[in-house]
Amino acid sequence: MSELIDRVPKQIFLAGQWRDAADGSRFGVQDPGNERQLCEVADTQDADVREAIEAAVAAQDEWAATAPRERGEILRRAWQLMTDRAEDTARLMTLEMGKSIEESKAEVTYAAEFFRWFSEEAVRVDGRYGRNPAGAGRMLVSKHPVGPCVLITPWNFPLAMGTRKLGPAIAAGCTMIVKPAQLTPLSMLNLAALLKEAGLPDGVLSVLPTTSASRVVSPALEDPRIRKMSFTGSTEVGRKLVEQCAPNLQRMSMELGGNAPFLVFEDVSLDDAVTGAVTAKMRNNGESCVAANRFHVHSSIADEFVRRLTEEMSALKVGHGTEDGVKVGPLISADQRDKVIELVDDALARGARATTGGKPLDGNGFFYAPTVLTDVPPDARILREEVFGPVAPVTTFDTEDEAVRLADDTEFGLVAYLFTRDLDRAIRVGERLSTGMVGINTGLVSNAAAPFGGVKQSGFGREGGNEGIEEYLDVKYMALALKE
Ligand SMILES: O=CCCC(=O)O
Repeated sequence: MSELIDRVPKQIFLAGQWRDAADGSRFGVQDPGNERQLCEVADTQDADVREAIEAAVAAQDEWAATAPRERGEILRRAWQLMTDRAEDTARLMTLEMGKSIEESKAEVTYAAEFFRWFSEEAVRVDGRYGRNPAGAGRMLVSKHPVGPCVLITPWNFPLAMGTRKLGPAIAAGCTMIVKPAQLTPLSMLNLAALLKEAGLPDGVLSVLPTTSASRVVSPALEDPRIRKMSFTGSTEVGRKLVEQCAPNLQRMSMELGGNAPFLVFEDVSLDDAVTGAVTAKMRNNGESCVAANRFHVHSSIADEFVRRLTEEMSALKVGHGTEDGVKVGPLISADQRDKVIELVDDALARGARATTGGKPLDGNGFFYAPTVLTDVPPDARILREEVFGPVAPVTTFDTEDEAVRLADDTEFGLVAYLFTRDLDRAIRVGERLSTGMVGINTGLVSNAAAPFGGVKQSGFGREGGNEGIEEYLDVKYMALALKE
């Protein structure tokens, strides 16, 4: 294991070169499974940020002028390298983030897929040519890289949330400054090394690990030459970043918090619904913005659904992510576990009942038992706040209208899941729900080929799919007079 950590460069990746922080300062990275320090990483300082901004600006025009095929080939090689090294990359991720090896491997595949997808999109940026309505001239519409970008990535998917931003930025021809999460910088530093190996030219990318997000992000957003910011994280932080982008009107993509409802109608196959529920809840330890946050089940099948879900959840092996057979690793930090404890205790105090779990696990590491809560009252905080942990609160409904009302009774609008065998109802309800994404008879919507993103307080912009690259492109229209 320590060999894996030793291989990761623990410096700043500044415009293609590895460097210590300007003043030599470093910060510790912890293993959440045993609260031990794994290593130290360079802590970016003001002077480093200034250099990264200048480098991103200086490299922009030349990078934008490279052939799309060339950028696509870099992404394709990066996909291949990630795929070849999936095992080690997954182990590294488990060490710094905690999730099981199985989950980390799934993330590596998912992350690599964004590179493959955007390697194919790089050569498909289109435009149009047409007569103007008066017939007297022509209209030429083309797309161009938006310019240097600041990309801010979270700790929960330290690789995939990076490739989902870097992939389209590279495909479009934008230079990038990446600020990885303080808790999980290693996966991103590893990715920077891999991209260099895949042929990404020096100057195009800087990765700035830091203990102070504002030290990196604020000067970049205050600089009008930086033209785009993409953020995955909490709604609270997202709002502040929107304010920071206002003076220079940088383009923004905001992938923010969720509070996903999971609707189970009375006609389902309970086997399928419970399998989907476990996936939607427990992927990534429940530490995901698309994790099902609350289960609304038709009252005629609720008892049986709870019984089966309890059986499945209590059978999940909890432990250090690197151990064999472990399905649920530690949560990322003491703070994150405290939040889970607080929300579950609040629900229990208001009358909910835990049919399994309901408490943290003793010993080292930030472990919390997979939990099912039933009889959850409408005023329980857990129905309104994103729990980001392995807890499934269940409530009931009697009619389709009530199900939709409950599902939409939230400020968030990222994803909803619904299970029914009635196709008409699936489409009808799916279209009514106020979310950017809907999973129909599946607990997993994430896919590099699909537009991922939310509405309401879950943000705006789409990542992945054909839509993903558009976030990194500006549209130019040229009016052409024509003497006919
Ligand atoms: O946590 C946010 C993203 C999760 C995903 O892409 O599946």
